[in-house]
Amino acid sequence: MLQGSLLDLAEEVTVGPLGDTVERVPLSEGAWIDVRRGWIGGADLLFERLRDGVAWRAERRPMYERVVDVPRLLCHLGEGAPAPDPAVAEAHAALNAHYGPELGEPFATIGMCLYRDGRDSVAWHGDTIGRSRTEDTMVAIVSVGAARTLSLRPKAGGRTLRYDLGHGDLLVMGGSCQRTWDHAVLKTAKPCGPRISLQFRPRGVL
Ligand SMILES: O=C(O)CCC(=O)C(=O)O
Ligand SMILES: [Fe+2]
Repeated sequence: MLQGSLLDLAEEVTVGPLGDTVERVPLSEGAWIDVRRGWIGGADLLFERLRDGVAWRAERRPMYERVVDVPRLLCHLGEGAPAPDPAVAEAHAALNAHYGPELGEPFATIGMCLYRDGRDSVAWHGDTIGRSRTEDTMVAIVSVGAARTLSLRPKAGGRTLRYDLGHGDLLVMGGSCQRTWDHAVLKTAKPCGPRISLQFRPRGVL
């Protein structure tokens, strides 16, 4: 709490412009990412509202012969579910206004992850359950709270890209990125604070 308020004295959450503030980075094989640093103003305040207001769930999943804890807390909002915060509704609308023409459809669902500390993580994967297994699409990730590293690497092998994302940053994975690249938030031994990511996806992309 104290650390959050020292880092960011904002008393309200604001959604900045997109337009030409977004930097596109072409990747191999028709994949690309867009990066917009500090898109959400007062992001530490939004972090606190989401941390305290969202119905976070701990999940367990079968893994080989065992059932293991998923190393992060989750909440998934299906199409039409109310946004967890007015600022999230505003960000959702702004993403649809900016990306709608290029994407050809709206972002429909919001997945949320809470990484409590450096032991929480998501392993290497592409979001390939659903249409994204065969079609180009976009997944937009908004990060609030402390920065964690999102790593990206081509499935075919090659150099890993790393983006430290937190404090209101936006990163959008587009084109073939889910099919041809993998991404991960790897565990870290470095002390780090909690981070929440919001993933906006079109219908049928998981
Ligand atoms: O937290 C992130 O930035 C990535 C989350 C992710 O890759 C996923 O939920 O599919
Ligand atoms: Fe993912």
